[in-house]
Amino acid sequence: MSAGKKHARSEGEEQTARLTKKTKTDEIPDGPNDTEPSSLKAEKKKKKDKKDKKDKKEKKDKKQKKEKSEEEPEEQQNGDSAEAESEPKPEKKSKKDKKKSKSSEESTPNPTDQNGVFNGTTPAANGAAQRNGAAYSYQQTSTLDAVSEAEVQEFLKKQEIAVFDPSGSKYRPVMQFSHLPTSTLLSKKPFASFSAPTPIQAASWPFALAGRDVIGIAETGSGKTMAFSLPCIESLASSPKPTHEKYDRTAYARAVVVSPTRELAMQTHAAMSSLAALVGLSAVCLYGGASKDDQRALLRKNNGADIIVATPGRLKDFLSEGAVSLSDVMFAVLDEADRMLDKGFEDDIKLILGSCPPREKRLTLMFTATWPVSVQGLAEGFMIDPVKVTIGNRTRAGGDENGVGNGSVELQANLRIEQKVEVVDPRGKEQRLLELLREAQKGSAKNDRILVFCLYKKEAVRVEQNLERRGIRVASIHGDLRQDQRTRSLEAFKAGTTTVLVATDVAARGLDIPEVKLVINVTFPLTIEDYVHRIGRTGRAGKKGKAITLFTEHDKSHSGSLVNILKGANQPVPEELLKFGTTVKKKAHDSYGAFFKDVDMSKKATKITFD
Ligand SMILES: Nc1ncnc2c1ncn2[C@@H]1O[C@H](COP(=O)(O)OP(=O)(O)OP(=O)(O)O)[C@@H](O)[C@H]1O
Repeated sequence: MSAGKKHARSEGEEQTARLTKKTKTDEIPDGPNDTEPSSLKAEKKKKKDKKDKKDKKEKKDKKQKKEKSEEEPEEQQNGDSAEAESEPKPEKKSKKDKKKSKSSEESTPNPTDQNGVFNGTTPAANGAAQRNGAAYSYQQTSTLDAVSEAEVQEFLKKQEIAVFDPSGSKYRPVMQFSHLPTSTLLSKKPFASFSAPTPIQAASWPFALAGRDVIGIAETGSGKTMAFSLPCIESLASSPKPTHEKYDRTAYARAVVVSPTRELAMQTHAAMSSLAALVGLSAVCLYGGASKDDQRALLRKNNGADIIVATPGRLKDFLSEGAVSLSDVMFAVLDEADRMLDKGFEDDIKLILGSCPPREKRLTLMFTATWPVSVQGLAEGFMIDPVKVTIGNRTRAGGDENGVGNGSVELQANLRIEQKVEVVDPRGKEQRLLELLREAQKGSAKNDRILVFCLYKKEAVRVEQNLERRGIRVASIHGDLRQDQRTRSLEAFKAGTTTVLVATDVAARGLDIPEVKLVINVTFPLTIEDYVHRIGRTGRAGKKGKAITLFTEHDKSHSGSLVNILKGANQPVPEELLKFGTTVKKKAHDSYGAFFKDVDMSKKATKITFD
């Protein structure tokens, strides 16, 4: 509780006490409580009974909610769910971070509490923003200055880039690596092997390098990891490291990246740590389901870590025991931001960002492929005048003819993925899956990698066993497996020793597995956003991909939003799917809130119309 709140409450309590006293003095003579008239006693008892009843009801509701969430499909339980069962998660914060969390973090955005550079009116076009001691001195290079405005506009249009900047600053996109100021990082791999920045990198790098908060929304597989990794590591490398007492064994991270699943945290860590090493920085990955002692040892070995990539539950554990402090953080990233901000993770994120310096003093970046309305307001409360960079034809919604959108975002699937929807009888799904796999792995395609998504953990187990019995090389990844089994399955699939991976939505977001040729949805996910993420495991880094979805009458509540996605990506819409209706329902879940996207049904596909 903040000091302010505590004060307010004690004042309120005092007032109640004063009122009670007044009533007492008005009605009865002074005296001890047991001399109170029976009417007052009865009134008190009534109040107490009412309170007890309320407490009991709250307890019961809490219990029911907990039981219900244990029955929920896998998607809502990923992240650190296994960890939650085995490791207590004290809510307590370390002393060091307690002070920090009293910052403005959880307050609603207030334009008057922002610092000079980011007050919504001052363009930050010359960089030099100061945040937590770090200077962000991005200056547009003369090479980029020399490019004609027409060429820049052509690029923005072609790549369907829209930038919405509330402070009105204008940075040109870095269309080539040579448009960026030279740096050690850029001269090395992987940048040296990429031919050009991807659109999300081109448009967001200048802002993040200049010290602006950024929300980056771009299709799956479009290079968002590097979009936040490069400015993060560049800014860390050019800022002095704060010093701490010699005997202090706390690991003070200067950047924190939070990911919704362990596998994604590990993958992001692998990418960032190799970049970080190029400039003498270190990164540690903290995730549930693995030994805390080992992770603690890693922190000690590196004498802390400049960058921590983590899943929320494990990070909270380390924070509460004081092994990690985020009080030096100058760069905070929420990867798969909409997932991190929905009801399942909201409290964890508040606690984690509340342990960092206040938003005025750090940079906050959020990247995602889907950006539902339900989390947008919440996101901006953690940031200072974020620049919103969106890629895709959805970006011009409500914007002007120059491609400058108004910040609203439509849900869109990766356009390089061929999407097919088959409406089937629910009882025939697994037989159809088998036929599809055999068809897809015929002849020379026998080693093609295929990702099969189920909704429930038990369903994934059953499907895997069925496929195994039919002689298919298959592994699985879901929350009922130990972390080492999950990791082994993923590695076997990446290496190609297993060609079919059956997964729940723990594998839906962010995983970058090269050469996944086909994604098959055996059961439709909980949300249309998850559908977009699932199919996004194919068609990555400019490649083509294919997704087949088995749709049954049980999924009919998703038909409208699926039709919209198919239309938006110029994909065929089967007649049988249209029969389920085209209304998009807005749904709010008891525990997870309104995670549905508001889709404008009056909108037609950009390139194709269906009659
Ligand atoms: N500039 C670039 N040129 C070519 N390839 C790139 C470039 N930047 C990143 N990549 C590659 O693109 C692939 C996909 O990138 P990444 O995993 O960051 O996608 P993403 O946008 O985060 O996807 P998702 O939304 O699924 O999380 C990676 O293999 C990465 O190495």
